[in-house]
Amino acid sequence: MAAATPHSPPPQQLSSPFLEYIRAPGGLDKVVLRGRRSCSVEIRLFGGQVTSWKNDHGEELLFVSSKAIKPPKPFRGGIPICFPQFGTQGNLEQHGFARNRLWAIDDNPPPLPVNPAIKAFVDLILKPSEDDLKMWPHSFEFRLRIALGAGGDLSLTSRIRNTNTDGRPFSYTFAYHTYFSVSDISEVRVEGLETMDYLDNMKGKERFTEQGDAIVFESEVDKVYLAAPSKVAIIDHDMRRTFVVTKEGLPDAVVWNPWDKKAKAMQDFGDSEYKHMLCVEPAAVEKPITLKPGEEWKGRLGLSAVPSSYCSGQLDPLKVLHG
Ligand SMILES: O=P(O)(O)OC[C@H]1O[C@@H](O)[C@H](O)[C@@H](O)[C@@H]1O
Repeated sequence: MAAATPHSPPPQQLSSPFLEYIRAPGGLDKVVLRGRRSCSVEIRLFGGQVTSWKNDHGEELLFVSSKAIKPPKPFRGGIPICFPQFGTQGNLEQHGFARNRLWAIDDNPPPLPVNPAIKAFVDLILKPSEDDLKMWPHSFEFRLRIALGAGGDLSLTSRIRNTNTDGRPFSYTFAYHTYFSVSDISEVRVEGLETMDYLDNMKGKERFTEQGDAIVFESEVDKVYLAAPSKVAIIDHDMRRTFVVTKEGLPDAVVWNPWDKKAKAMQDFGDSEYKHMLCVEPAAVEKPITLKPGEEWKGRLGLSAVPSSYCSGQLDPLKVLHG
């Protein structure tokens, strides 16, 4: 596929103190959202992909591989959008084509009921090309709003509408493939998925039930937790930081760390980078989403990073998870 072409000049909505449009060659145009102090989010038009989320100290909260490569290959890190297919569940390329396409700024999105206090946001849109329609013969409009909240929280809201004129419904699977930056994977715990059923991608997608306490990491993990709770906590002990992941419209949650062997086999991933990342991906995998013509689905990802020196009991993940 030809490398993405430079984007057309940004529409009016981009001239705001909270938002900067940065042009770059090779389809690497990006939008930067700026919040309080050093909070920021960077979004690449290629892939509609968040590639950076910084807190008010300017610390990077998402993992991006030092070996991430340029379009038209997917960018290893940030929050790739997996659509219309998660993984290899279908006849499209792994994780579908949305992450490998040039998205556009949507300068006239349908109204979205959001917190009016949020000023730093951008609306993107993806529609299928002629080539896409040959691979996946369905017309759709995929609108994505990325917003940086006043407290530095990050939210992604996807709205996917079936615009088929031939009366045909379509079904898809989906994930926000979120790469969290962690200090040391062996010091990380995930709360909220204990006792849940999961499909183990390392055991032929066989179904198992998770043990009764927090998930810890000592080897490669590639699991799709089914009907997972709407809130999951990722506790980074060394960093004294807890990521709180909330999801709406997305029943499942994928947890992935490639560990050493697979890390070495990935060209766009450093051999030891598995120690400093964890993917927790709100998703719809087990049960594909089906839309009739005219129907729209909404799926939301909410991310916040809270200080948590857990040992001092300052933040009890269960309180975070269950309010
Ligand atoms: O290398 P990709 O296509 O970005 O996929 C990375 C991983 O993505 C995860 O979501 C899948 O569960 C893994 O099976 C896969 O290896």
